Amino acid sequence: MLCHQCGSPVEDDAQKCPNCGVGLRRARRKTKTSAEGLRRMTMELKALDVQGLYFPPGEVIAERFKLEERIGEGSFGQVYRAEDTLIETDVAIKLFATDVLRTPIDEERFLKATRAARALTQRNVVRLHDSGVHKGHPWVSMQHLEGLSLDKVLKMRGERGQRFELDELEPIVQQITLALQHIGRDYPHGNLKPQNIILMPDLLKVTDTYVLAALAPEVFAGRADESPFVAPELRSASVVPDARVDVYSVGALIKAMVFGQEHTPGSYQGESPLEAVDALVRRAMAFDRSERYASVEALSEDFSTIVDTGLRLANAGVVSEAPAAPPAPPAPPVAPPGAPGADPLAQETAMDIGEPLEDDIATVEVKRSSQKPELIDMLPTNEVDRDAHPTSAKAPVAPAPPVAPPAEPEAPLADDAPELEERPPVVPTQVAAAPKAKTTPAKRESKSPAGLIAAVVLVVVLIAVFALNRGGEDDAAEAPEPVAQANEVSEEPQEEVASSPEADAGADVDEAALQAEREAFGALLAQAEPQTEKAVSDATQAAQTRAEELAEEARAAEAAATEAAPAAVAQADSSASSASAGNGSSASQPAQTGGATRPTQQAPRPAANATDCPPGMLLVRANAGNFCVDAYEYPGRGRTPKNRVTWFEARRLCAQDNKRLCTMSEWRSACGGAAFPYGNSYDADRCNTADEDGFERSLAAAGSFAQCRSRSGAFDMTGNVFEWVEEQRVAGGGYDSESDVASCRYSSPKAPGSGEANIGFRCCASPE
Ligand SMILES: Nc1ncnc2c1ncn2[C@@H]1O[C@H](COP(=O)(O)OP(=O)(O)OP(=O)(O)O)[C@@H](O)[C@H]1O
Repeated sequence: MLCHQCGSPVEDDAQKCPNCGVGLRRARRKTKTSAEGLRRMTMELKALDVQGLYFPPGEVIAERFKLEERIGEGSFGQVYRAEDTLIETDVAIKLFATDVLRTPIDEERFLKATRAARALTQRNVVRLHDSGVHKGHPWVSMQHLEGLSLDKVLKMRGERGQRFELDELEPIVQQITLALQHIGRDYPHGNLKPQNIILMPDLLKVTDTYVLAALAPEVFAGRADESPFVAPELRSASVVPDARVDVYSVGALIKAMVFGQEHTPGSYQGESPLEAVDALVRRAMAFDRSERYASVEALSEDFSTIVDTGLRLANAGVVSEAPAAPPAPPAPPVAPPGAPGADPLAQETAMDIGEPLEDDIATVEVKRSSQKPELIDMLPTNEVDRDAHPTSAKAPVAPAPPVAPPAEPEAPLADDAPELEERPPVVPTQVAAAPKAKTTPAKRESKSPAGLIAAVVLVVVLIAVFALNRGGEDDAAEAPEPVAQANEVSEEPQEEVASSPEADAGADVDEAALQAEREAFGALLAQAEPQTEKAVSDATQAAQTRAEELAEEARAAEAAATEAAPAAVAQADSSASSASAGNGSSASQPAQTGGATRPTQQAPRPAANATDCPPGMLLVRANAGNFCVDAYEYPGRGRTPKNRVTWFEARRLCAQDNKRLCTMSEWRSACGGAAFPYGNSYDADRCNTADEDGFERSLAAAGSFAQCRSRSGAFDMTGNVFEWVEEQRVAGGGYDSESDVASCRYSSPKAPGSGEANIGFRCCASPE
């Protein structure tokens, strides 16, 4: 043998190298010992692992699924990774304990429920493939997810003393809601807990959707562990479960993510939004289910309102035992699952969703200056997700053609109108700095003492302004008759929509920070679990794509800035003076500083409180200033929206009517504070979007989908045509979009010269 130190030949039994003197025997013995120890430990671990297995690796189920290693184990059974030998792909197999099937009736129930669950195809629900019984063990096969369970993420964060931020929680709650909505058509989930929520960089999936339905109530009740996430009534076989079991679980999940597992709901004292979340959790987790939210949608909507506005809701979390609070009205009766009237939307009352306290409205200004959604990009609305699922989002993302000559307007209005001299293009407020810009400084500012004092002053001033403006008006939560004249609508009370100058001007700067968040989340996953490598690389890929988009956008903005510079400089004074006069419309106008452009976010303007809108426009009150928005897509009610319109042409046509394109922030405000104009629950039939089966509809006359109306009164904010906004983005989705795009939260950068069949616009204006 050779000396490991100097390579000299040595005798096998030599204790030292004759050349360099290194101790050979000791070194050899040590290596041997550690290798043996490792081998022994591995054997022991394997034996241990195999010990508790229902079946050893290699067992074939249904002549098709070859079991590999166990992924995990819960109160009902074990989950294995397996190979589907038929199609040579990985699947997950959940094998239940034998005693969950006591009689043939139990078996029939299991097979029937799992067969029904195979029809669940919503993207936030783990897809079930097959089911059966193998040697007494009921089983299901399902897609194998390369993700990380929420349980693991919670543990990982818990070890570091970290909690979820509200912003990153929102997409999680929303996607859980979407999943529950889908499965809840037949039965509630009932077993929703962190182990059954699998996170991937751009998507979340819920597992075990069928278990409650598949097992006899006594079996479920007997095995429903003491999990703090399972509603207490499910431990009794005599209680018929309804949607409120999931309300409880979602409340418990929010509690765990925001406050930690040990937190007692209702005991938090601190920042207003967290206090509101605590109250919401308390209501959701009320022992008596009649005191809970009636539906997960209602809870989710309340939660989004808190996150979006930073408000303490008037009645979130009001439960009857709270001595100081007025008694909570009984939750509306919940129809049994599957029964007519079980539609969760139907249960969404104003009381359920809670209404913002008027005197909290002004806090929006401060709250919204902080960075907006982070894991929001796990939502179906996000761009990463679109990249990952190109077929599901029919966004107008065709490569930008060269600037085409404007198409002939279809509307006589536009045809007849005299050509106006084109204004120098307003440079998008955000994009020049987007790739580097981070809004975190704004976040820090909002937490500084000076910021807080300023916020308090602002709150007081804005409360006063708001109270004056609102007078004795009623809340507009109930949608008025859709046929109401638009200019009459402008007299109606309008929803106060969260907004801030920072958010207005920096809406898309946020995109850059979102980007970083995506990557951060990807990195988080990578640290936690090697098996998520693929998922992380997908996320990184998507992030790179998005970064390229942003860079492209920045280049376009720079070019526009160069072009616009001379004229813009000439206009600088008037822009500045109109900004200081509190003109709400100037929120998006860039301030000129020696030829460089930047948003005016440094100088918050007093809220404009003018209220007179031109005919056909609706008044929207926002903290950044009131503004008017067209009630219908251009050219107006009952007309086919002008489509195939470029951004340049859309601006010109608005200018012809003494209007302007809406800013991104205004557009979002007009769309309302929820995910969709009508709330947080998607309804494929409410707006002119792709239908329930994903098939595209066609362009429809503006306003013909009478229920597609936002709280501000605007029709077709989602669906029909994507709408141009000032920032050279398109928003809201078209007749071919699904829930991920036909949303108030969706927007996409778009080359200003491109006009497509599903792109149109509406105008905004400043009230007099
Ligand atoms: N389709 C899947 N792909 C990947 N991992 C999965 C899949 N289904 C479940 N798992 C993981 O397997 C583990 C065990 O799941 P299981 O459903 O048995 O646990 P549980 O939900 O804690 O218990 P139970 O549902 O029996 O009460 C969990 O960590 C879960 O995240």
